[in-house]
Amino acid sequence: MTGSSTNKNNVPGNLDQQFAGLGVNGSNDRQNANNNSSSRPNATGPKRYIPPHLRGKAPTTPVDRNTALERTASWSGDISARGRSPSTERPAPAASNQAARDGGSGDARGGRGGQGWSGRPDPMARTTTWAGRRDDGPGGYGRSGSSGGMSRGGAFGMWANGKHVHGQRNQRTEIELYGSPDDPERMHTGINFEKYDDIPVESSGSNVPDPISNFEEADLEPLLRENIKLSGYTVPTPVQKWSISMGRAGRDMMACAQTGSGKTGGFLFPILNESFRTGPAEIPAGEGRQSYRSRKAYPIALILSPTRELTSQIYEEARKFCYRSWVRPCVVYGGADIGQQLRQVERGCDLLVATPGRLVDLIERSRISLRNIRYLVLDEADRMLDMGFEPQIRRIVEGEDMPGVNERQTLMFSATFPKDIQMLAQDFLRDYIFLTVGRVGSTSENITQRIEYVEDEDKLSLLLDLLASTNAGGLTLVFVETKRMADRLSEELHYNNVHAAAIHGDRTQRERERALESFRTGRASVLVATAVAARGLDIPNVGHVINYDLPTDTDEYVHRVGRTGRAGNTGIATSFFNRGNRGVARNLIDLLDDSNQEVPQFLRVVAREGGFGGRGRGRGGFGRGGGGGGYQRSQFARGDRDFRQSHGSSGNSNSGFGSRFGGGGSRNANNSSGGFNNIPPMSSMGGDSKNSWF
Ligand SMILES: Nc1ncnc2c1ncn2[C@@H]1O[C@H](COP(=O)(O)OP(=O)(O)OP(=O)(O)O)[C@@H](O)[C@H]1O
Repeated sequence: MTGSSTNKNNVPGNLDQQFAGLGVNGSNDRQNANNNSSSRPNATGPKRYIPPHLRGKAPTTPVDRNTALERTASWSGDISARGRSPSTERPAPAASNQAARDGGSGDARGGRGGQGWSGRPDPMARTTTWAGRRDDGPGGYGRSGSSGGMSRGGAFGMWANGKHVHGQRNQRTEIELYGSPDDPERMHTGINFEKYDDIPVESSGSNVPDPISNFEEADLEPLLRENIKLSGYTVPTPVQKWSISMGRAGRDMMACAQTGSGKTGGFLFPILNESFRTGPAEIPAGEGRQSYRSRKAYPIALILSPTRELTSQIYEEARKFCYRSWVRPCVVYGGADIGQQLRQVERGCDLLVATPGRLVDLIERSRISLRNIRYLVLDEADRMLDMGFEPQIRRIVEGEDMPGVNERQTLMFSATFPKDIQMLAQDFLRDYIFLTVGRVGSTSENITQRIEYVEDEDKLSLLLDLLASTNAGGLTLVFVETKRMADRLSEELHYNNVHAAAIHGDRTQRERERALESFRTGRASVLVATAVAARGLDIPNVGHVINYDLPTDTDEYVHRVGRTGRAGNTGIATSFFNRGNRGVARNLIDLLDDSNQEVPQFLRVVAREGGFGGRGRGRGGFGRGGGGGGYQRSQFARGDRDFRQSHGSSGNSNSGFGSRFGGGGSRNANNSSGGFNNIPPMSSMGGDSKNSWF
C-alpha cells in the first residue's frame, strides 16, 4: 500500500537556476576519521592518487628549475628574514599535473609594479613584505606545480609596507574560480533566496552588535567586496549579515542556520575581512630559521571540518574569496598523500582548512604551528563529535600551542546543535553570541518534504516510479542505511536502466570520488548513498532527495534532506515510511510541523500507536534507544535556545527577522507580519523552550 503526502506548490526547483558545485569529491566516514592520517603512495602514472580538490585540472608545463631559482631569488627575500627559505625543489609530478587552476598567463609580480613584487629584490620588501606568496601551492591560483617558482599566473597579493597589495587580475583564474556568466555550473540563487531575510533570527548573549544590512554599506575590505561580487553574491544571507558584524566586533559566535543558507561565507567573510585589514602575524621569535625539512607553517586561521569532502569544499570556497589577497588558503585531510600536502603547506598556509586527524598528524610532524591562530572555526562540530573527533579537537584547541580563548576569535557553525556541542562551546568560546536563523535543527522551507507509506518489499517499485516522474536533468540522491543496501540498490537500478552510482564507506576513496564525480556531472542521474554523503555536499541540480531508508537520527535527516533546496532553490525530499519506522514518527511530525509541511494522516496514526515511551531525543535521536516510538517533544521544536539561558548565565536575547536588519538592526520579534511561510518568531514560542535540551 502506498499513501502520499504532497505539499504546497513547490516543484523540484528550477534546476537551471541551481548553483555550481564546488568540486566535491571523495567522502569520509567514521572509518576514515579513525584512519585519518593514512596516506597513499605518491605513485606516478595513471594510478597516481590525486586529491579531490586538485582533480580535473589541466596540467601545466613544469617550471624550469633555473627560472624558478631566479624567480625565487627575486622574490621579496622576506622569507629568509622569517626563516622560511624559499623552496627550490622540483615540482612533484602530481602537483604539476594537477596544476593550472590559475591560468598561467598572469603574473602577479607585475601587478603592482614597484611594490616589492617586481622581479627584482626590493630592499623595502625585504623588511616589510610578507613573504610566502611565491607560488600557488595548495592555496594559490597558479598551481604551477613548482614549489620553487613564483607566481606563475599567481593571482595573489601580498602584504607590503603595512599595506595590502592586491594581486593582478587574471581572466583564466577568474573563470576557473567563479565560472563564466553563462556557465551552467555557475552558482545561481533560487527563487526563494530573498525569503531568507524573512526567516526569524534570534541572537542571545551580551552586547550583541547589530548585523550589517547589505554588502555595499558594510564597509567591507574592497578586495573582499570584489571577490564576493565575482562569486555572484549580491545580497548576504542572514547568517552572513550577522557574522560580518560579529567579526568586526571581535566576538565569538555560535551560529545555527539551515542547510544551504550560506554558513561557509558566514565564517569566511569575517575572517577574511579582518585579515585583509590587519595583515599577517609575525612568526614567533626563535622560530625563524629552520631547516627546509622542519619548516613550519603558522596559519592565522584554522577551519576544522569533519569530512574530506566538506573540507575540500570549504577550501574551494576560500579560494574564491582569497583571490588576489595576501591570504593563502591551504587544505589538509586524511586519505590523501601526506607528502604532497606537506609540500603544499610549505608553499604558504595562512588559512588552513583541515580534518582534525590529519591536522594532528601534521602538528606531530612539527609542520604546522597553531601559535599564530587568530580565528578558529568549527564547522559541523556536532558531526565531528559524532565521528569521535573530540579528543583530537580538544588536543588541537587546548593541548597544543594555539592561543587561548581570550586571544583568538572562535566561531562554531552547523545546522544542528545538540547538547554535547553546546557543552563544548562552553570550553572553547568566550562570551559568545548564540545566533539561530530559523529553528535549531529545522529543515529549510525550500524543501518540500513528503512522506510515503510503503512496505519494504514495495520500496523498489515506488523508487522506480518516482525516478520515472522526476524532472529530466535533475539529479536524485537516494539514501539507504547500509553499505550492502547501497550496492544492491544501485545494481537494481542499473538492471532497470537507471544510471546510478553508489557511495559508501566500504568503497575505495577512488571509487567514491568517481561515483560523486559522475553524479555531479550528471553522467549518473542517481546517487545511492549511505550517511557518508549526508553532510556538506553542495552539488548543483540535486532536485530530489529520497530517504529509501529513514535515518534513526533527526539531525541526520535534516542534513540529508538539506542536499537539495540550497541557496534559495527549491527541492523535494521524499521519505519512505512504514511501521518499522514508527519510532521516528513523532519527531518526524515535529520536523514537518516546524517547517510548515503537510503531515500525512497515517503518520499521526502510527505515532499514536507508538505510545509515550519517554525515549527522548537526546543527541538528535530520532528514535534512538526506543523502538517503541516513545515521544518527547523534539529539542528544536520548542527547545532551540541558547543553552546558557537555561543555566542563567547568558545575557540578552533578541529575536527578529532578517528583513528588518537593514534598518539598523531592529530585532523586534513582535513586529512580525508572519515571516517566512508564517513561522512564528522564536520569542513567541512555548515557555519550555529554555530547558528542553536537558
Ligand atoms: N550571499 C549569497 N548569495 C548567493 N549565493 C550564496 C550566498 N551565500 C552562499 N551562497 C551559495 O549557497 C550555497 C550554499 O551555501 P553553503 O554551502 O555555505 O551553505 P551551508 O549553510 O553551509 O549548508 P550546509 O549546512 O548544508 O553545509 C553555495 O553554493 C553558496 O555558494
